[in-house]
Amino acid sequence: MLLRSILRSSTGIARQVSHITVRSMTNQTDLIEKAKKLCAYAAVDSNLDINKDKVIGIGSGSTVVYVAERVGQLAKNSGVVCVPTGFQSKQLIIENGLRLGTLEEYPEIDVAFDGADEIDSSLNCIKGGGGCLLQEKLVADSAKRFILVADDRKNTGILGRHWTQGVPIEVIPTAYTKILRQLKQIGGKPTVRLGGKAKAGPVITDNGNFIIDCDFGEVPAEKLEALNDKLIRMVGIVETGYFVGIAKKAYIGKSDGTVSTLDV
Ligand SMILES: O=C[C@H](O)[C@H](O)[C@H](O)COP(=O)(O)O
Repeated sequence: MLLRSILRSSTGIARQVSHITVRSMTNQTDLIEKAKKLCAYAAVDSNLDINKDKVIGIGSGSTVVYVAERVGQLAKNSGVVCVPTGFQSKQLIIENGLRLGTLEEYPEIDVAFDGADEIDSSLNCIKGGGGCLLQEKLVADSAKRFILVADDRKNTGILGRHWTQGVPIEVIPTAYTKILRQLKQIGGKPTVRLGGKAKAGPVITDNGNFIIDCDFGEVPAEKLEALNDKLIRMVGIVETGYFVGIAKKAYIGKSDGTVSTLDV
């Protein structure tokens, strides 16, 4: 009898605890989502001038969803053209009633907005968590102004601190074993990104390539360019997710409802 009532009350406590845990996780998720929306709206409001900016780059990821939403609200019928960085981004442009263009037609972009997986204090960043790095880098490189939007978790000051799964590297499929060996030789811990439950085998990028995630630990800003150059020189690597010296401004959304702006 006593045992049964102890069991009953402990089950009740466990249920209460898991209820509270789920609720606080939901609150946390809501706050992060709000932070993403805030920084995206702030970035667009402060950097998009629809009287001057005629070609806009729209990046990929969950934060950019709000960038596309805001650009749609401000520029839907203004005649601006949006250049996407991949499949998701193309869908966002269409869904928000914006005009789609390609990089072939518009090789010079006035302003581009994109998310990041991690940002350092010089505004270098890691991108490609969602597998879009090559097209994202093409758009970023073609933009006169490249603006980052991210929630506070990504702003760590040094690359490799928060984003510990490694820098995404896009490789030609036939070169992947050669590249895995070369990455190990320079001290990296590389793994081919697999599709998990969604696909038995490697993730294939929008360009038909594989992605290798390579952990180099924390990489200080002053060592980044040399490491990136070394990677780019490996035949078979198409691009890396290190975006070195491209962004000049970042909007960081915080869970307290504020946005901070970083410049270099
Ligand atoms: O490949 C994905 C892109 O680089 C994203 O911009 C990056 O992963 C950040 O995405 P999110 O805004 O979802 O954190």
